[in-house]
Amino acid sequence: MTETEIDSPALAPLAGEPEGGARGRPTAAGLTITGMSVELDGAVILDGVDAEVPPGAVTALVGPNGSGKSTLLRALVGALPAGGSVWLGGEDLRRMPRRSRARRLALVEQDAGGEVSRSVLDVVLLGRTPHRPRWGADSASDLAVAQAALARAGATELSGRDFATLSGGERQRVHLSRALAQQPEVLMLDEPTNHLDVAAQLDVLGLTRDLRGDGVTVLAALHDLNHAMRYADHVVVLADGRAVAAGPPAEVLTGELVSEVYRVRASRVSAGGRDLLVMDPA
Ligand SMILES: Nc1ncnc2c1ncn2[C@@H]1O[C@H](COP(=O)(O)OP(=O)(O)OP(=O)(O)O)[C@@H](O)[C@H]1O
Repeated sequence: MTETEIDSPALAPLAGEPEGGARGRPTAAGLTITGMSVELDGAVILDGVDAEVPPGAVTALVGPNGSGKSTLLRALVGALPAGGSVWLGGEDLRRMPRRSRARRLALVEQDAGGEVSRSVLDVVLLGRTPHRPRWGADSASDLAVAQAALARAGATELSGRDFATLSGGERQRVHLSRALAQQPEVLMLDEPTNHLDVAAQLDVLGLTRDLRGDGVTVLAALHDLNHAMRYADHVVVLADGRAVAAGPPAEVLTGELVSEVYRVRASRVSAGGRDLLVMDPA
């Protein structure tokens, strides 16, 4: 994963952030997306997406391959030109200067590259870029935030390593650390469990839920619908570049909807005290 961008006037400090960095209990901000459209090389990729991303909650963005999940996330951070409007709390995101936007929204992209030889700590410190003066060096506070972010993502032991030598799962944690060091109000994750073993997947998904207590709004593109059922408070279903359903996962991710959207045979079963989706080829 890579990250991109959030000015967090009331963002809680990460665990371990120095006293001076504390900014009090945060008020979370949500996103209201209206009529978002993206055209790439003459092809309509997003076709008027309307979606709410509730504040201080985990929202799962689900949908088949090619439905537009990554495109939506990239458009939200301003990495792609898009039509429509996006409001972050009471502010028009599209009118926000890029640097301000980068202090408020962070994106960890799917399978981001990273062959460049650079220490892990330096990669994580990149997350501080929108917070420091344009030509300023990293301060002691930046360093403390980066180290706290590494700890939170379970990547402290990687801090002295060369990023280029890390495994896919290790890189994933470093990219997550970089996004956390950005101290965003909205953290967007594109397939955050890619490359991670089962325990690490549960760690990262658990972390997304913990972040709610810090006033962070999470929007995560997920392929595993059972992860969405278990970890998300809200789900937005994309199909063919449109949002076709949204709401609490247990209500939205019915066997019927999943069968139709993914073209599989899906049903819900109860196991171990929870509802699970079971899928077979159509
Ligand atoms: N530059 C481009 N020109 C034309 N089509 C593009 C371009 N970039 C992406 N697309 C298409 O846009 C569609 C949506 O892609 P996107 O990566 O947003 O889907 P996704 O839902 O994230 O898919 P996946 O689950 O496979 O990651 C795909 O059909 C893709 O091929």
